[in-house]
Order: sequence, then C-alpha cells, then structure tokens
Amino acid sequence: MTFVLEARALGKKYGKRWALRECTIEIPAGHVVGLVGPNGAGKTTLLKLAGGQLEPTTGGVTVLGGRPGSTPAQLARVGFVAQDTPVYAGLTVAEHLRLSARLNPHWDDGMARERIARLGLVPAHRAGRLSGGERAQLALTLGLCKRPELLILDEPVASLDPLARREFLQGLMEATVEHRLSVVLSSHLVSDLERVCDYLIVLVDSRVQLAGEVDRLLATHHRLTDPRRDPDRLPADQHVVSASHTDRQSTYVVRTEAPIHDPAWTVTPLGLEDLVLAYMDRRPAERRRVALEVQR
Ligand SMILES: Nc1ncnc2c1ncn2[C@@H]1O[C@H](COP(=O)(O)OP(=O)(O)OP(=O)(O)O)[C@@H](O)[C@H]1O
Repeated sequence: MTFVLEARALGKKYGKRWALRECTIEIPAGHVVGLVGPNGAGKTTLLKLAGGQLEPTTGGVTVLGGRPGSTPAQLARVGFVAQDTPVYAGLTVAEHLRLSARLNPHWDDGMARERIARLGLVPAHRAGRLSGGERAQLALTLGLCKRPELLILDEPVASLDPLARREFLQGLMEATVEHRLSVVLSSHLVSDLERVCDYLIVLVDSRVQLAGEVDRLLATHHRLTDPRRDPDRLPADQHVVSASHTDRQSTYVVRTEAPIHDPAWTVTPLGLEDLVLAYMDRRPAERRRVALEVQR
C-alpha cells in the first residue's frame, strides 16, 4: 500500500518539553485526513515535521516515500499552508500567482485565475491590504493550484466565513477525486471535519490517541448507558475511552471490535464530534475509578 505519510516513533522536543512523542502512523493515499486535538497538543509540530520545516528529535517521517523537503522534486509534490497564512504583504495578488507559476512545475494557472476571480480578489491589490480571510483564501489558492499530491493545511478555514468554508472544503473533496490529491488538515471545527474527512487522527498531550478511517472508527466505538456499573465489570474486549456518572446511571464510550450483546446496556452510536470529545476528555483509568468511588 502507498502511504502519503508514514511516521515511526516520531518525536519532537523543544528544550526539555516534548511537543510530539512516539508518533507512529501510516496514512494511506487518497484520503482527506482530519487532525484534531486540544490547543498545544502537537498538531502544528506534526504538520511541520511532515512539511520538512522541523527536524525530528527522535524517529522519522517519510512523505510520499521521501524525506520531507529533501529535494526540489519532493517539495513540488507537497503543498503546505501554514497556520498564519503566509503571503508576502508587499506583493499583489497577481504577483503571487506569477511567483508561484515560476516556482512550481505543476502550477495550474487557469485554475488559479478562475479561483481568484470567483473569490472576488482584485489581482492588483497587495496582500498586506487584504482581510484575514482573503489572505487565507489567497494562501489556499496557492497551495491548491500548485497541484501537489499531498496538501498539508494547518487550520486552513479558521478565518473563513461559513459559506467560504463550505465552498473551500467542498472544493478540497472534489480535488481528491479529480486530481488524486491527498489532504491532511488540522482544525478545531469538528463539524467541518465531519463533512469532509474520511480519516481521523486525534492528538492529545503530544501523543496520537486515535488514528484510522472514520467509518471504521465510528463502527467500533459505542456509547453505553446503564444503571451504575464499575468499568472493571465491562467485558475485557471493551476498552473504555471515557466514562461519566450520575446518581442514576453510568455512560461509557467504549471501543470494541465485537458486537455488544449484553441487554442491560443501552447502546447508541457515536457521531464524529462525540468520538473526538471522548478522546480529548480522556482521563487515566485510575482517576476514573477514584471519581466513581467518590460518587458512590
Ligand atoms: N518554537 C517553539 N518553541 C518552544 N515550544 C514550542 C514551539 N512551538 C511549539 N511549542 C510547544 O509545543 C507544544 C505543541 O505545540 P503545537 O503548536 O504543535 O500545538 P497545536 O496542537 O498545533 O496547538 P494549537 O491548536 O493551539 O495551534 C506546545 O506546548 C507549544 O507551546
């Protein structure tokens, strides 16, 4: 299988602090991958390691089979739009397009001009005078029209209005089909990710907590509700992701490959947002048990 991104025990330390630890993932080609996690979880760090802007402290990462940013050919295959929408304030929109055309061997000028016109960006305007959302649209246009095989986007839609967000994400999905583009994008907007992502990575506390195809993840996670039960009495093949308790009932999010037969449980499916929140809210099992004891 071809992996667009393969990380083995990848880690990055800033001073004494790990920003990313023991990250081992294999992302197959042809997906729109959502990268989610709390602030400071290590998302940008992972994306910058994949984009070749950072060197790993431990382990390694390959992108499209090569070392990130190692050769001009490798650079041409990967598009990267950073969180702060990097454009040159002194250059006009048209100059950005001309510069990108010179730098990128697969540059799609027709697509770029069409997008710029559709977005209502004036070619003669300097990027420094554009609004935050317009700058983001310009940066995203440069990333898309470079026609990369992998497009890495760090919080690409944060500053776009809802309509522009929907339009952009729709365009991304179409490009994955038409141009066999793979995308990895980080976002805090899980509802947006739910619409476009078919692969999910959840990073919490610098570690990958969950990675896989969305359909598979949703099929193997369930919410169980029942009069109070101790998590230790759940079947061994049901791995507890999160637990909450009231006086009357316990609710668990569990991961299991097997069907749940116990009729005592009320089993409900999870949406992507519930799944992400369950992992983001994960506490060590000991703390859960203590909480349960306290509530008894
Ligand atoms: N250049 C740096 N020097 C020192 N520490 C850094 C640096 N860049 C990031 N960090 C730290 O590494 C950790 C991970 O940061 P990172 O930017 O990867 O998180 P993130 O998940 O992208 O966060 P956010 O959602 O807030 O953008 C944080 O604790 C951050 O303070």
